[in-house]
Amino acid sequence: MSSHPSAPDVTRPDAPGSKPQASPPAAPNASLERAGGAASRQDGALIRVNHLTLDFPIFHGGARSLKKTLFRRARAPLAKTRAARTGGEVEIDPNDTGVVRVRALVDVSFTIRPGERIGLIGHNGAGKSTLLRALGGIYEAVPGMVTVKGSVETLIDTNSGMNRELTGRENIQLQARHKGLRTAQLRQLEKDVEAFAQLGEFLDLPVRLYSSGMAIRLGFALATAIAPNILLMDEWFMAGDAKFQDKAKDRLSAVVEGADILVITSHALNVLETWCTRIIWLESGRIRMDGPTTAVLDAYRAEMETS
Ligand SMILES: Nc1ncnc2c1ncn2[C@@H]1O[C@H](COP(=O)(O)OP(=O)(O)OP(=O)(O)O)[C@@H](O)[C@H]1O
Repeated sequence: MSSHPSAPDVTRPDAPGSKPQASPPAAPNASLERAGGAASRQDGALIRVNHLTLDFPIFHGGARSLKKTLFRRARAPLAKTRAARTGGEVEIDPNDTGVVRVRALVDVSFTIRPGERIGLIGHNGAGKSTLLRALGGIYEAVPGMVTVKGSVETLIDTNSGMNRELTGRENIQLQARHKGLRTAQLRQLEKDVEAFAQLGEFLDLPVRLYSSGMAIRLGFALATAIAPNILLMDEWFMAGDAKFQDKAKDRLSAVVEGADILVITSHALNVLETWCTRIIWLESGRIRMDGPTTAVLDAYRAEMETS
């Protein structure tokens, strides 16, 4: 599971007010493009990431002791072994000495074309979820850094796009309207989600009353009801009870096969082996390796064994 499967937006409970800041690209490029629903297979879905750097400024009470540690480290840098890596680089923002920042992504560039199934791997805090969120538009990048063409569906947070004060059914209707569905399509969507999520009378109760597993059922059923061009997925879908997982896997396989592009983050290497054609290995926010599934997973496993 991701370390923050239920975080609904850019802020974390442990870092109030913390919003990511994308740094300007090293080389300027095309402007930010998010053409939801526009691309057909003929047009070709596309993801292009161009020198993406993403920082989280940290403001919290413990920052003083943290700064002391950072100054000490700057004077006598410790050789940090790769095996010991957790999280992005923590440093004092050179442009604002009052602020400590976590560099979640550093100068990340790649292009994903139709037919590619990408797996994101790396240690805890390597930047996988942050990258997924940047691709999904949850974190806004500086124009030119992230170009996404095609309709995008994100299986990232169970609560994303969900109004917890509304009932499950009202949320279905809200999302249908957001997607521009006509009345007949809306009815079809409602029927499909109701049958798959099997929430019974809870579908007509506010989402805030749902357990996390129930919220996953609704979020998953909704997100997989309409096949997108591009599917961005965190490994949270592995949650839920065993019976739901089996159902979810079958439905997900169909959506994955139907999508032009898949990007999935997971620590389950066997899942990635089954679904992915290419793996991007992140390490402290940077791309360590990007290539065919077998080559990258072999290198990753070899590193895990020696570290
Ligand atoms: N909202 C936030 N505020 C502050 N720092 C954040 C926030 N979100 C992520 N980070 C930091 O960014 C870095 C990358 O985190 P991210 O969640 O992308 O890692 P990950 O590779 O998905 O990790 P995991 O495998 O543990 O889920 C970490 O150092 C994390 O502490």
